[in-house]
Amino acid sequence: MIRFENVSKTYEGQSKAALLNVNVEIEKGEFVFLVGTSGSGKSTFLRLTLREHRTSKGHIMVAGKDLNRLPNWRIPQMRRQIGTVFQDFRLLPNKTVAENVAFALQVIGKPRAHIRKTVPEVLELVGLDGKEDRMPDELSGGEQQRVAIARAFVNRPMILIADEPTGNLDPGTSVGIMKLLDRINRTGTTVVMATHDVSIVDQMRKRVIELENGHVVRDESRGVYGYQH
Ligand SMILES: Nc1ncnc2c1ncn2[C@@H]1O[C@H](COP(=O)(O)OP(=O)(O)OP(=O)(O)O)[C@@H](O)[C@H]1O
Repeated sequence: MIRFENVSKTYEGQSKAALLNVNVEIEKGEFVFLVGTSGSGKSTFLRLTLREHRTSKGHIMVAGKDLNRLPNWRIPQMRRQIGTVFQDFRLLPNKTVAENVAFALQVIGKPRAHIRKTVPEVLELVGLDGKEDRMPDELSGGEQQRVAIARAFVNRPMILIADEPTGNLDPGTSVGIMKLLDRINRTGTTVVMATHDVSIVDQMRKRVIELENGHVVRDESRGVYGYQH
């Protein structure tokens, strides 16, 4: 589903590579944690997968497409297959919960009848039924993240990318968010999540890829956050 072939990325004006000779293959339906200290290259890995940046060297294949060869006009279509969730939720503050989720479908031209049917279904899936008419600032952080996940998932993307989705949440709330991401993964969506959350990674026992100075230094199928001693 996602393949990095000898990928290096050096940002403009930088002498040090943010990623160096990265080779990673992520299969359809996998759940992968991306870990590593601050600056190790996790966000760069995710941004390259979304083609927010181009590689300096090497190739990235997403769903069989070589991102280097993708013309700019096809990028929006490619990104529709990838849902994104961030630490800071990024909801539209002047829209209700239901409108935030519906908006993701409106912008890609889905018919009104489809939107009316799908939005309540996905809000129920994320545990927000009954809260569809609230504004984002009337929700807890965990609830706001559920809205963001509903919005990312409402189009049933093949891949869900999550950059520190529990970074602003307390441990109990984080567990709930992880259960939700796990449930989404079980529907067949490939999930790639960058995180510093030790206890979440240790509890979930999923594949762990560790980056250090832009290199992959560990790739374990049922890993923990740190090295096992
Ligand atoms: N837009 C940019 N321009 C120049 N350098 C950048 C840019 N984005 C990231 N970098 C550099 O690339 C390296 C990797 O950064 P990246 O954001 O990928 O790390 P990270 O592992 O996601 O860190 P964090 O855990 O703090 O989010 C760092 O040295 C960073 O300073």
